Amino acid sequence: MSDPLLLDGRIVSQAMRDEVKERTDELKRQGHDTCLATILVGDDPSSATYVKMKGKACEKVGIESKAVVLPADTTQDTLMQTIKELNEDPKVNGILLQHPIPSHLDERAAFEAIHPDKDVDGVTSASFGRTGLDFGRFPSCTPGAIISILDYFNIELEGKDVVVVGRSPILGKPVSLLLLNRNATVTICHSKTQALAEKVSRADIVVAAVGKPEFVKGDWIKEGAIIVDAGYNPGNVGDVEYDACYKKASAITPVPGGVGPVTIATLLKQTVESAEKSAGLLV
Ligand SMILES: Nc1nc(=O)c2c([nH]1)NC[C@@H]1CN(c3ccc(C(=O)N[C@@H](CCC(=O)O)C(=O)O)cc3)C=[N+]21
Repeated sequence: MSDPLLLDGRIVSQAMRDEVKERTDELKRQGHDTCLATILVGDDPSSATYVKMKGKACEKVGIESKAVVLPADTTQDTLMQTIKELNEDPKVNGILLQHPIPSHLDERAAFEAIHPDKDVDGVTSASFGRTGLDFGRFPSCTPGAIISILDYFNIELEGKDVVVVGRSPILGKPVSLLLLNRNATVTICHSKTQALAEKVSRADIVVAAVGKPEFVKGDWIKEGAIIVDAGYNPGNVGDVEYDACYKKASAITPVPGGVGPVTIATLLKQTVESAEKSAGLLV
């Protein structure tokens, strides 16, 4: 087979960032700043890196970032109070609580405390419900990014057999809903799925979202399938066995340079959208 089309996330991300910059500039002309608050709990080095990357990305497109760092032994009360203050701060347009947080804390309760209008990261049950109903904002960022990549490269979803491997609350489950909303036929596979390889081998499009390095094998893939790798394992290794999958695919996202950069661009886009809404430019 000929080489697959590389679904280059850096190109998609740049196009999205350029648009965000124009929108923050327009808001500024009208006297409105745009601000994203990030909350990092504890000292996990890769979470700290991601939060730093998000802060830098904000700066480049004219979004102010307000970084809140809480120690690893933070109490649930302190975390909830922090979120409450950011909900009430009129300068803050979006709130991102970096996942995962230390295990003594209740992450779901913390996510739920984020006001849905400021949930630019799409982690609340309100956002999840809206994603499912295809109504209002905001989908979680990585699922939104996956759809943006497929759209950018004009990949048709209607009627396609899509297999999503993984069912996490902010990735596998919501991306399945977004794909369903686009009239794909979606199969969601997970750790208890039987005959996984056989199911994946029927897919026109495979979305790998398991969080296990090189979990999806090349010999599971149908010749000519499209592969989206949403994995971000240590060492920049994705969730698919890249070289073997590359040989089978008609299109594939690389890691790095695929879904990751578009995830950040989606966060920026959703933040400016929230700012436009509070400035009265959107309903
Ligand atoms: N509440 C929450 N929302 C998230 O969206 C969220 C999160 N928690 N926790 C962690 C994951 C991870 N994540 C990534 C974002 C960008 C890259 C990215 O841009 N990666 C670069 C490589 C970066 C490098 O060089 O290390 C790339 O793929 O090209 C990766 C991973 C967002 N996450």
